[in-house]
Amino acid sequence: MKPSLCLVIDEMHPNLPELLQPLGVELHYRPDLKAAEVPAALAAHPYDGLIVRSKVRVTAGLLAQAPQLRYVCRAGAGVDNIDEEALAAAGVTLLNAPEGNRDAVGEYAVGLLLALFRNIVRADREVRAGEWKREANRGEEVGGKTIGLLGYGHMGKAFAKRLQAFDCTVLAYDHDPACEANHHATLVSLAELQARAEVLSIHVPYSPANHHFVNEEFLAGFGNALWLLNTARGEVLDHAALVQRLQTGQLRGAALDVLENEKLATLSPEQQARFEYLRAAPNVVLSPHVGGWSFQSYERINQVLARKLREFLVG
Ligand SMILES: NC(=O)c1ccc[n+]([C@@H]2O[C@H](COP(=O)([O-])OP(=O)(O)OC[C@H]3O[C@@H](n4cnc5c(N)ncnc54)[C@H](O)[C@@H]3O)[C@@H](O)[C@H]2O)c1
Ligand SMILES: O=C(O)[C@H](O)COP(=O)(O)O
Repeated sequence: MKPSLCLVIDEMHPNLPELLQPLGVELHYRPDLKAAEVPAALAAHPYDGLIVRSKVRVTAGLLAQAPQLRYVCRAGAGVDNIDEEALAAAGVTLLNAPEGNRDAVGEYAVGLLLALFRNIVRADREVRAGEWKREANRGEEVGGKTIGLLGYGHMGKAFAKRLQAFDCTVLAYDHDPACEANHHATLVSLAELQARAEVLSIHVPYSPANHHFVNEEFLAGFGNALWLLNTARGEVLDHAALVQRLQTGQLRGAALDVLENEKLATLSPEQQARFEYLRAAPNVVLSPHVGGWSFQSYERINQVLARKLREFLVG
């Protein structure tokens, strides 16, 4: 195996060296780097590998700093911060690790669904405030509901698998005709998903083509007033349509692990107004992009990357 010199710019589980050292990979572990410092750091040594989470966008400009680069590892699932065309043009291989955090996301989506249906977060806040409101917290059961998954890849499948424990119908729409079906969900057309779903759970990646894919027109195509879950990326969902539909009751509630702008200190006035609505809404559950973050996934992501890197370096 050819030795490899690899720059790591984001924080990783400490199992990384013991997993990659047997592959002949020497790591320069620099999670301390600020985004603006990454290009110079990449140019400073003859790196043939780069391991990132989401600190930087990997663009043609960044790749130009390391003409000898052979691979980029995305320690996670989403590759929306990586210009895949630029990598292909530069002959650089991209490896990601959705197998490492799909179980975390699948479980978390169940948690969000239950929190939303049974008012768990709101009820907790009320009891802590000394309020004992039983009737206002009467909830919905998952049993009997039709859950619609938008995107049936690693994350959609992980959620569908866990929904088998509930007596519900799981439908999935995926635009890839080669999408592998399994018995955890029925693959349907978008029109059928829109006609039947009572809950819409977003599992498509962000890309320019998916920018605001779930918008007013898309949501208006549904036959039922929906509950909405988003554990994918905030930018897939048009938050203006989200807020407007929550305000009018056309959406029954929403659980959002991801937001249109997750840097809360940098919200535009419009984003701030929408955020103020969401944070005050009793039928909204919010979390800080932690669906894929568990102690287990933190370790497993590196194990998945090590397996894929072994195949790449040996093959
Ligand atoms: N909240 C978190 O912590 C967390 C963790 C992991 C992943 N994610 C997000 O989940 C996304 C999905 O991850 P994945 O591993 O399941 O990806 P994946 O590539 O395995 O699956 C995505 C599926 O969506 C389909 N798709 C894409 N655009 C579509 C569209 N417009 N209409 C219908 N189908 C479409 C694709 O064909 C694919 O099958 C990631 O890109 C990431 O943004 C979030
Ligand atoms: O895509 C993912 O794996 C998750 O959204 C986590 O992303 P992060 O590593 O950028 O936190």
